[in-house]
Amino acid sequence: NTLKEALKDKFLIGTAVNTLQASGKDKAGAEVIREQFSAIVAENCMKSQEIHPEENRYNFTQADEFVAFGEKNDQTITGHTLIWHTQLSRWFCVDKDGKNVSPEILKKRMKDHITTVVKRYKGRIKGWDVVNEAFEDDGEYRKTKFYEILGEEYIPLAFQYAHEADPNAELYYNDYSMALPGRRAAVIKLVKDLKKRGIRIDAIGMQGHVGMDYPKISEFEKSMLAFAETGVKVMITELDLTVIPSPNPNIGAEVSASFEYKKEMNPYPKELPAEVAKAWTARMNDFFRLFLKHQDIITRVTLWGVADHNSWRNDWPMNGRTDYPLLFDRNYRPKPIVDLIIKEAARK
Ligand SMILES: OC[C@H]1CNC[C@@H](O)[C@@H]1O[C@@H]1O[C@H](CO)[C@@H](O[C@@H]2O[C@H](CO)[C@@H](O[C@@H]3O[C@H](CO)[C@@H](O)[C@H](O)[C@H]3O)[C@H](O)[C@H]2O)[C@H](O)[C@H]1O
Repeated sequence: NTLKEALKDKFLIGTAVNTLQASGKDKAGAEVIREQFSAIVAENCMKSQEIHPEENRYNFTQADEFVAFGEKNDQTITGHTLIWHTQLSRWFCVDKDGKNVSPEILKKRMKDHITTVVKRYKGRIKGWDVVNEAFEDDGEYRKTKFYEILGEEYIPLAFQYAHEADPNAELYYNDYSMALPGRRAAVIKLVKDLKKRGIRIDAIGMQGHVGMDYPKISEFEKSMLAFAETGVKVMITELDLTVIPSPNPNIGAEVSASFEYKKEMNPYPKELPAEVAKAWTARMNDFFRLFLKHQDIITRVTLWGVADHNSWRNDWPMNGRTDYPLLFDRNYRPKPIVDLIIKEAARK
């Protein structure tokens, strides 16, 4: 009667873990993670800004604690993430005057970072999100510092460095809004190019930060099948389902600061109306039905957090909102969706 048990013959069921849970300070959270999930990923402590704050200084304290937590619970551990343009320490791509470093220096820094981090957890981490969010919605390369300095080559280099550091580790490309045709096509081309060059890639991670009306399940399914056709595994890596409106980024500062607008953007500060909760449960169940339908290609489904109060969605893009995007409530009690998923799994 747990997610882990019910899904053990289907796919890994995972969650993002924060430092309070991994350290055991959040006992209730740590207990639900141990009991319900067969896989974990660090929400923040393995990102370059957190783990490599200065060129000659690494901070492995929280990452070591996180990996030990997963091993104690006999869970499959994923490393997130080696090369990403966000939560990236400033020193990584620019010199003291703020100028882009040379391609040679960046290659050396990427190699040092990836080799040091991957080697430290060699044989303990099943797979790594080697590169995260490298494409725009339309499929164009995101103009990150990595791309500015090394062009498209920074991605194959990152995968090569990771493979050299731990030849047995699985290597993943991870991105969001993967149901969009432009990004879908770009990722398929990337996988084919890497494979043609004999560079190891094992899976594509579809983050799955979805809403009540986006994306269409049929478009999400199309991407899952298209990615599987390239011969790699497909994983859902950061699943959450928001029920609160997405603020319009083009709204003026005056309006966005207004009480009315804030109220509109935070419609359920206390609790979720029953009919909204029912619609949310049905939508999340539709996604899990899709994953169970394709359990032959889906090897892992990871939620981006355990309980609603853990979610980044409460503070993005506006701070202090109340969202309900995950499977457990703010008291770490399972929501009705948990029982539904367990029943669906028994049927499949
Ligand atoms: O944005 C959601 C997903 C999208 N895909 C990639 C995935 O990695 C990303 O996860 C989110 O990535 C976000 C950053 O982009 C994370 O948010 C950061 O989370 C960090 C750790 O808690 C925060 O850093 C802390 O900030 C505190 C005060 O601001 C400081 O006191 C702390 O020292 C600092 O660690 C950052 O401000 C905050 O921006 C979210 O927790 C995390 O859930």
